[in-house]
Amino acid sequence: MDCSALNAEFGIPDTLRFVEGRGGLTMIEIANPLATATLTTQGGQLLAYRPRTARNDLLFVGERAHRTPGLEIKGGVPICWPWFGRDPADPERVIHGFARLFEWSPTLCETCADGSTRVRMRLVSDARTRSAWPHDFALEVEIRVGATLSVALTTHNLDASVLHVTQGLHAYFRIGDLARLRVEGLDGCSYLDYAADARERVVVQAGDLGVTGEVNRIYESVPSRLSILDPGLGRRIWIQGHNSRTCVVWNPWIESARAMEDLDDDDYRRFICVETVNAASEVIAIPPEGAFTLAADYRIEEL
Ligand SMILES: O=P(O)(O)OC[C@H]1O[C@@H](O)[C@H](O)[C@@H](O)[C@@H]1O
Repeated sequence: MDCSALNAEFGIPDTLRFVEGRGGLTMIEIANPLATATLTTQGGQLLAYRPRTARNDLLFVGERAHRTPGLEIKGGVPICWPWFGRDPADPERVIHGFARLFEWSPTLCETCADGSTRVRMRLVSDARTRSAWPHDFALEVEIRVGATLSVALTTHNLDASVLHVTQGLHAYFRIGDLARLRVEGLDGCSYLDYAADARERVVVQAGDLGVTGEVNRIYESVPSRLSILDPGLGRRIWIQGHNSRTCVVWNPWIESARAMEDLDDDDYRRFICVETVNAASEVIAIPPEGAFTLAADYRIEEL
């Protein structure tokens, strides 16, 4: 994308600018009195967010993550859409849908009354998306960067038939100490276990979740508010989901991390994904002319 044209239309002096990043990706850099953040127009993806009061960034992006237009970027908050995980209609297709692989168009960048910065980007169906998924839609993400962070993903159905989607805000949270980490709020929720040796068993969570091996789970009927206690970075991350009853918790652990070309062998110690999703049995049906918004608010509490 042409950054000077984007800056002329959407730039905000001293606060928001478009720059060409590594590999030619178009980046949006935000620095306001409340926080800093980095987004890319590929996939409408947030890559970094740090409130001025926080010691560390909220998010993890691996050094080996792809920075090539058209390849998924492992880190930040990838948008998984219109299917989450494997496409039920064709398991051979790309995992987590195509939305994160395409260029999105900025439609709004503005400063809000409280000093936060709001960015909207859109992906609208065209010949390329129709060859991947034969439906008409407009997908919009709104990211608000302030003392807290909000990400809202809205699907507008422009098709003549009902759209069925699964989707997710696949947040990669930066962490300091995997051994002492706890995911809080899932006690009593049942989950489908997709870890390599688990064979999709259904299990009920007892107490908080600690990570002592590969974790790859879809939790069902989750409360809207979850948290991650990370004594390593001395903080708790609060996640407030909206319109989501399922949550994916993922850490690849040693072997799976080694097998991923876009992760360092040690990266599994540096992040945990706690994903606000509509997945498994939570398939969203959107009628013609209808819309559906999946959203999450994130807050860092320094301890
Ligand atoms: O596509 P990415 O960003 O590499 O993430 C892959 C992982 O995403 C998680 O959501 C899945 O539960 C894992 O099974 C999968 O391996």
